Formats: sequence, C-alpha cells, structure tokens
Amino acid sequence: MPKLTFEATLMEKFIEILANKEEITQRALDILLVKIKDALQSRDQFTIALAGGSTPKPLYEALAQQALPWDKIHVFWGDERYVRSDHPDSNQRMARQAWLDQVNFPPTHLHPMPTAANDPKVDAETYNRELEQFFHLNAGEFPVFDVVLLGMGDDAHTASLFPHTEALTVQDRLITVGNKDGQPRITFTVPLINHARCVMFLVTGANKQEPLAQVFASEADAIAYPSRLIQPVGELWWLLDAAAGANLT
Ligand SMILES: O=C1O[C@H](COP(=O)(O)O)[C@@H](O)[C@H](O)[C@H]1O
Repeated sequence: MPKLTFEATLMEKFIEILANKEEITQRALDILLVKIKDALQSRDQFTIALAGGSTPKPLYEALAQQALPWDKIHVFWGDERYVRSDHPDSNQRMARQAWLDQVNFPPTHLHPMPTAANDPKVDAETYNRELEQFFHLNAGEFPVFDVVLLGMGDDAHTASLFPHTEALTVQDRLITVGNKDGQPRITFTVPLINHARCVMFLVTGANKQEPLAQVFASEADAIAYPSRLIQPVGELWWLLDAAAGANLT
C-alpha cells in the first residue's frame, strides 16, 4: 500500500445512513451550504471538486435551485472519463446539464478536465498545471479544496482510482491517468484528495454493501479497495442510503 501523506488521526469522520437518495441529497445539500457560507466568511472564494457517475446528479439539480454567490465559487472535477465533453459518459456534461448551465456561473469559474489532446498523459499534465496556477502552488505543494465530492463504485473505486492500478501509487503530482479496464481516465491523485478541508462520499445501492464492508473493515487491502486510501486531513463524510449501509453497524 502506498504511504499516505497524513496521519489519519487528524481527520474527523462522520458516517450517516439515511433512508434513501432523497435524504442523502438533502443532507449533502445542507452540509454544502454550511461549507460555502463558512468558507466565504473567512476567504473570498469557495472551491469544490465534483464527482461523476449517477449518484450526485440529484444534488447538482438541487444546487441549481439555490441562490448562491456563483461568482465566488470555483468548480473543478475530481475525475473525468476520456471522452469528448459532449459525450453521454462525460462527467462534465452531466454536471453542466444538471446544475452548472442552469445558473449564472462566470465561465472562468468552471474548470473542466481537458480530454481533447488525444493523449491522456498530456491532458492530465495540462490540468495539473491549471491547478498549480489557480492555487499559486510552489513545486511539491498540494492545494486545499474546500470540498471534494466523491462517489464509490461497486469495486470500491473512487474518483478514477481503480483497484490494482498504478494511479493509486502516485504521490508526487495532483493529477494522473486512471485506468478502467484498459480505458484511460483523468483523475485526482490520492494525496490531492487527502489535502481537502472536507471530503464527502455519496453512496447508494445494495451493490455497494460488500465493498463498503471492506472499506470500513479494520484491516483490508487498500489496493483492492481504493476508497480506503481516502483519509483526508479535514473532515470525511460518508452519506449512505439504507441499501448501501444495510450491513454496517
Ligand atoms: O465512473 C465513475 O464512478 C464513480 C461512482 O459512480 P456512481 O454512479 O456509482 O455513483 C464516480 O464517483 C466517478 O466520478 C465516476 O467517474
């Protein structure tokens, strides 16, 4: 297992089992609204990295109904499928349709992962540089996102950090190339996620019960269950529906 940058003891961890997707959406929205308010009281901007897949879509739709200071919010993506931005599998496309294109975001506040270079390594490096410039990083530094939203697949992958792939071991950069069954993805690295002030997993469905049991087990192989690697320096939230959390006590 790769060495983690932080002591897990610094983290505050909250696990909530809620009745269904609607309750998860409402809870996630409530937490996010507090995080946005708190961040904007002490800083002049709020930074969030979005999850893809299907689970966060209702949250994005709920965010589209809020009156928020969009000109103070910067949106990034925690991972992206290596497809064009208008492809049905694009994580960017889903978030734009559900939320970002429905409200008045300054275009420069949306920071999608590039996928057009025809070489995922080049696009990963371009996004790495975009983050370094946006957060004014010196060499070797990691930015601190206010919130990183994550999902978890039924193989316990999160972002595009898939079991038994090289991406899990990358410690010296912000962005790398993930690998889903031979298909490239662009993804945040484990240390980038773990520097966040708040990481929030949204997980639903009975097919997530078994992987969750391994993620929460006192001992298990993190290379086989990558979500175990997420041990942020800040808060860690797991919002589960009853089906996903059925076997957890
Ligand atoms: O492929 C992906 O899958 C995970 C989990 O998706 P879900 O639909 O089961 O919630 C997602 O978090 C990730 O961003 C996405 O690219």
